[in-house]
Amino acid sequence: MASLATRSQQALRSVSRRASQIAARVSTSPAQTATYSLLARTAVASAPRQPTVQNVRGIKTLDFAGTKEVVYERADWPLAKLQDYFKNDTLALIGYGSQGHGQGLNARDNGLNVIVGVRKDGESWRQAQEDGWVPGETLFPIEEAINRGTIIMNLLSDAAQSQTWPTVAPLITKGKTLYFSHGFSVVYKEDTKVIPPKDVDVILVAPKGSGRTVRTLFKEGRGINSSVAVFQDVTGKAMEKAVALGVGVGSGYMYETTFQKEVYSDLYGERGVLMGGIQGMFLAQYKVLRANGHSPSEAFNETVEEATQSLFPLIGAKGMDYMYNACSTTARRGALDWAPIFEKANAPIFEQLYESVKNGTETRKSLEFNGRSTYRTDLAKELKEIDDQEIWRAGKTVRSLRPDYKPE
Ligand SMILES: NC(=O)C1=CN([C@@H]2O[C@H](COP(=O)(O)OP(=O)(O)OC[C@H]3O[C@@H](n4cnc5c(N)ncnc54)[C@H](OP(=O)(O)O)[C@@H]3O)[C@@H](O)[C@H]2O)C=CC1
Ligand SMILES: CC[C@](O)(C(C)=O)C(=O)O
Ligand SMILES: [Mg+2]
Ligand SMILES: [Mg+2]
Repeated sequence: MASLATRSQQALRSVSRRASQIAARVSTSPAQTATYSLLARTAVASAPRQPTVQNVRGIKTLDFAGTKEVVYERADWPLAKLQDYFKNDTLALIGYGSQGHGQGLNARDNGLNVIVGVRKDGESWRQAQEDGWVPGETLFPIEEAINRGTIIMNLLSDAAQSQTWPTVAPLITKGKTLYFSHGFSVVYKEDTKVIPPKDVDVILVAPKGSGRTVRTLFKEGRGINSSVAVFQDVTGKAMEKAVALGVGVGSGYMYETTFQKEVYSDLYGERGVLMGGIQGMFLAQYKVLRANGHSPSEAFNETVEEATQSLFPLIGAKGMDYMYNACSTTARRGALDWAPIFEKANAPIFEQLYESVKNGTETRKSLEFNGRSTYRTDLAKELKEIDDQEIWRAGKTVRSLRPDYKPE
């Protein structure tokens, strides 16, 4: 356990050293060196254009395209300091879905005292045991885990947070800390009825990525970007605690926000470009290719495989213009012409989506659907329908030809 964390620290130090070497080649001022170090450790491969670091220790105010924002970093929380900070705490992680898995295992590997609370004999109980949580020692029914914990990390599904609140709320006693990974429950309180007790700190660490990625990035010695926020600060230490927990669960950099901004942007993004939007775009493009006589493999390769295996990673590494420059002048000309057309066509849909998030429509739909006792099978049925679509069946064969293919 400790060795993994030590390896993480070593990896960070090595990237920092590399960053200093790069900085030495391209600049001479200490501020620039610090800037390069910070960005390199975020694994941004390209040289920054002109970011500015206001403070080089502790909180950093960085210039994001002309707007100054606060960022916290893992480097300020070496493992020994982190473990000392939480030496008297028990992190009671309630719920063991994607985030419970990622955050729980990372915090455990960081040497923190973590227990898991889920309903007994459900799917999560089984999965938690598979990951080495032991009934009666580190795995408990929800209420018992909350009673044993000092920091209550509510990682139940957002619908379940609302459903269980009447039994959970009285257990969140003075001195405990209430932690969420989404602003959902407290922001939409009219619908969820989640109103935290007045005498506890209420904080948020929302990893900006799947719990699976929270885990893999941690194991690679990197860290996920997370949003951090404070809803209620009783002790005066709420933000510090949020940042320390963010590090504990595997964040590399933490961006300050509010509960409301986090939940609005998150619900919007996942329904938009991150999931719903991209799924719709892929399918629409694929169907037109098929309707015009292209084979399934050609339609899939030109729509999904090239996007995920070649072009999107280029955007991720060094930005949109870098991806453009890596493509033919023919492609560049055409894509530059069509981008504004897509933007114009999509803008009203994004406006409609944001409004639906803001007025609580998305929240109410989620509470109703995911609050059903059949939520797992109902979701699985719809996902099976996607899996059965020709585009994704074709994709399986395309992926099976990859040299590193492992049966799915
Ligand atoms: N998934 C992700 O990567 C991200 C999630 N988040 C946020 O993190 C939180 C957790 O999300 P995620 O990890 O995806 O978990 P899920 O939304 O998949 O929720 C799963 C957990 O909720 C439990 N649960 C569901 N219904 C009930 C119920 N009625 N009573 C008791 N337990 C129930 C499940 O237990 P059981 O197996 O017994 O049904 C399981 O442990 C949410 O606030 C989410 O918005 C934030 C960032 C990314
Ligand atoms: C994009 C989906 C997400 O918001 C996430 C992985 O960040 C979620 O709720 O799972
Ligand atoms: Mg989300
Ligand atoms: Mg998200």
